[in-house]
Amino acid sequence: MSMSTVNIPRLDLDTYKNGDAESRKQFSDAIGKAFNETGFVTITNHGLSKELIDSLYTQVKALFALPEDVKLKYEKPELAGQRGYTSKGKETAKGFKIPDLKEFWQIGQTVTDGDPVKDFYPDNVYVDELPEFNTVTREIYAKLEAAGTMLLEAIAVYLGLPQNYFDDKVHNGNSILRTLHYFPIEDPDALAPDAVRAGAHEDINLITLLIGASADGLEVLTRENEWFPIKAHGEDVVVNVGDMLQRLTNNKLKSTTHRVVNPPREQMKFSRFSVPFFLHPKATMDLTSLDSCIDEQHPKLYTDITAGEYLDERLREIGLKK
Ligand SMILES: O=C(O)CCC(=O)C(=O)O
Ligand SMILES: [Fe+2]
Repeated sequence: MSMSTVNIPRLDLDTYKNGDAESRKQFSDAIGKAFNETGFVTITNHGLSKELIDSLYTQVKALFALPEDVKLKYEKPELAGQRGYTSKGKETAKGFKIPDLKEFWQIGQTVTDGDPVKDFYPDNVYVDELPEFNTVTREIYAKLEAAGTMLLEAIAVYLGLPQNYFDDKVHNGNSILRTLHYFPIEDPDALAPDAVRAGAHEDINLITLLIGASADGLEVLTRENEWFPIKAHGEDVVVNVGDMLQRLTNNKLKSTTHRVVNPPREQMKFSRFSVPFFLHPKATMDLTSLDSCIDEQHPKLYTDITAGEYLDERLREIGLKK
């Protein structure tokens, strides 16, 4: 076996939030270096208490335990799965033929009436049967949005940009909170040989903050082309770079390929839950690569595109948008 090591630092967000200039600088350097090398960090003191995360999971489990016909009333193909329920077999990782072994529910941005972006965001879908699901996911959304915005400030500093570079671009952005259920496999023999919980993919957005990576299964592809398991401590949140940030930085920050593998056969009958928050900017953000990330050694790799155009292209590729 080769020595494929992946350095995934554990960073304390409180040292950035409440630290002095020196600690903030160290935090920026550490997250920037990790995003340049492997695209992943784990974060403690992210602002979500254990009680909040526990009540999130209680609600997520209750949601997916609802009868199939109840869940299906909340499926909105016309919204490309961007709000409400997406049933089994709908999302296929780019380049794969067999859909992922999962079902999910997505919650989007809420802005006040009269806000200029209000018309661009479909209303959220509320679960009539579980009022608390709606309130807890809304709270989680707001807290992860705040943590993510702070992380982007630290990244802006690493990139030599003004600390507030991303602030107006992500304010009222098109972020998505996805609650995921990798359902039990009752008959592993009936499974297509290449059917997996989540096929190898890169995330579309700027950064992803993931709750629930304390359960086995998440793996990242190393530079040596080997799969390496990621396991977060307890309530830590895993944060990774998505394709929009990779594009903006002309590959200086890496949107690393990852996947969720199936458990060993004897554990196939158990569910796995996770909750990623895909932090998106507003559709108008220009993803043209930064001049500071282009030079002779790093020629410009991408065409210029806005976040909105890019998202549409990607949703078509994964089968959610027709
Ligand atoms: O469930 C996980 O641990 C990861 C999910 C994921 O990568 C995704 O939904 O993009
Ligand atoms: Fe992902």
